[in-house]
Amino acid sequence: MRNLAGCLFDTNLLLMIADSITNSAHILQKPFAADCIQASAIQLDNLQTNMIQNNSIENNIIQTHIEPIAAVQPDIPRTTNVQIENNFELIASAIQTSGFIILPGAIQGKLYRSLLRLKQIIPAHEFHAAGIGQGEQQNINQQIRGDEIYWLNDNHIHSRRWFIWCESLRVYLSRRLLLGLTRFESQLAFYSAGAFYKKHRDSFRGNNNRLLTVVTYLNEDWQADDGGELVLYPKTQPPIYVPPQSGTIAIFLSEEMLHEVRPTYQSRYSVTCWFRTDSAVL
Ligand SMILES: O=C(O)CCC(=O)C(=O)O
Ligand SMILES: [Fe+2]
Repeated sequence: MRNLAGCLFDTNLLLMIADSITNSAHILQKPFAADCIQASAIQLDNLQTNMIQNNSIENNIIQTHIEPIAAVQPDIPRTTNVQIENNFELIASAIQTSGFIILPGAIQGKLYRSLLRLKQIIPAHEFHAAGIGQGEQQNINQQIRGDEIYWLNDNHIHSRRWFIWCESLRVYLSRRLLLGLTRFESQLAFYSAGAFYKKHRDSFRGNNNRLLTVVTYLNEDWQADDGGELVLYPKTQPPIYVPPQSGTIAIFLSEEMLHEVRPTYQSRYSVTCWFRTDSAVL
């Protein structure tokens, strides 16, 4: 039985956000600044080569992504609240219009380094085989998913940065799209070579409490032949292949979006955050 309570967001973090613009300003430090245009363009190229032919979808993703990059002035020393809100607005409008968005290179700076540290400091024995289903019905089936997971909480400096970012996004999206997002839970997942996660949805049948999935990746120098792509299957569009390259974020509606993780040929780390609409499990 996983400990959801350990993943709950507490009011202290809300206060931290409110109290400290300095703290929140680094959350999305220069996420779309000029120095990441190049990297993003390369990642988008990779994305394109891996995608099934459909120019309109590819253009859609690229357009949605490139616009705000070009709009940011390179000499702005650090991310302002306005910039953070612009990026959150980009996510909100994409979720509203298409139910998903892929943002290569979106997680950078201190936030990204904190997530990398987390991956390094959590000992292997603290990860456990991921289950399928929920609560009592949860069981482990390696034919469906082979990853190992570690539930995150906010009691470490490195996870706290991520939790602040997730909480800021939760508050923004919930208000902007009237989603009633009450809380989130987050896990670090490790896929060893050969592991995969077959097609699934993140919201369990008869229980639509997980509304939005946010996944980011911690895999530097991911190569096209390393496998491990996240594949999204939008209902009305061809599949979208997302290489699990460092800093990429994929956001989609948990109940709607069928998706899978293709077999990986390298160690693969992802951090997932689910925004929920139910109240806390105590
Ligand atoms: O790691 C990923 O790309 C997605 C993982 C996933 O779908 C899940 O944990 O539900
Ligand atoms: Fe999933």
